[in-house]
Amino acid sequence: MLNIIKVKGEQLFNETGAGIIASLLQSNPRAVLGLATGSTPVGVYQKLIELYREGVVSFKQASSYNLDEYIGLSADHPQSYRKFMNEKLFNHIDIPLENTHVPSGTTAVPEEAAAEYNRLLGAVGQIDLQLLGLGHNGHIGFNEPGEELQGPTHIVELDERTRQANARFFRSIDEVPTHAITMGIGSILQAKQILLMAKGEDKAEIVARALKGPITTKCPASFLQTHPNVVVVLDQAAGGLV
Ligand SMILES: N[C@@H]1[C@@H](O)[C@H](O)[C@@H](COP(=O)(O)O)O[C@@H]1O
Repeated sequence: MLNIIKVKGEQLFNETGAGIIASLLQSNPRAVLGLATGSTPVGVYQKLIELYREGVVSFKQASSYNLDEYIGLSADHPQSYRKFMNEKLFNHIDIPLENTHVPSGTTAVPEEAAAEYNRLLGAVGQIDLQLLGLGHNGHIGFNEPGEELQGPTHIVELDERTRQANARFFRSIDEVPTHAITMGIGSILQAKQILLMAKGEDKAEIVARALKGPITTKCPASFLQTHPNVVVVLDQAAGGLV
């Protein structure tokens, strides 16, 4: 079931996302969080840091599992998702770093890193809340559109459009990795609750396809329609067509 919340302005967008995560932690301090990268959650993480500093929320007993990582980027590479998470959130809150998990992008055999992450996720049982952004082509995590989708964590070849979209964070497109490791659609849909967030007019069309269009592997996010508990937070521009 999709519960769509449209909000006005960046501040309310971030507050709404952070508020959902904070209230989960207040009722369940040991919550298992599924976290995402990309530009969409950055303001949400800033708000969570503020709430932590104000004493409203603590992450001391929480744990986290990130969706994805680039293949070939080490944890300390400026564009690695591990570095992103440390800088945008983990270094500023009280979550023990050993409770935070990001798939490894530098395991010699990437498929082994995927198998290891699946073992980890299997041991957790269920993620309490999975935060998601949305790619312009309908990807979630790095599950790219195609003829078929994979359930568990796996290695993907990145769509050219995805590489172009993410090139803004690198010196040139040649530096953008060609492959990534990502939680699969199956792992994502296993979460108790999903929080999908999108902002900006450039996301309006894909938001409509994901939420109201046919459920198809051509738009991986459309599978969210099959989940019993999805909260969608949109700003007015991204929500313009739904
Ligand atoms: N792998 C990430 C996704 O997890 C993210 O949701 C998406 C959208 O990014 P943004 O929030 O910057 O639009 O693209 C990236 O490639």
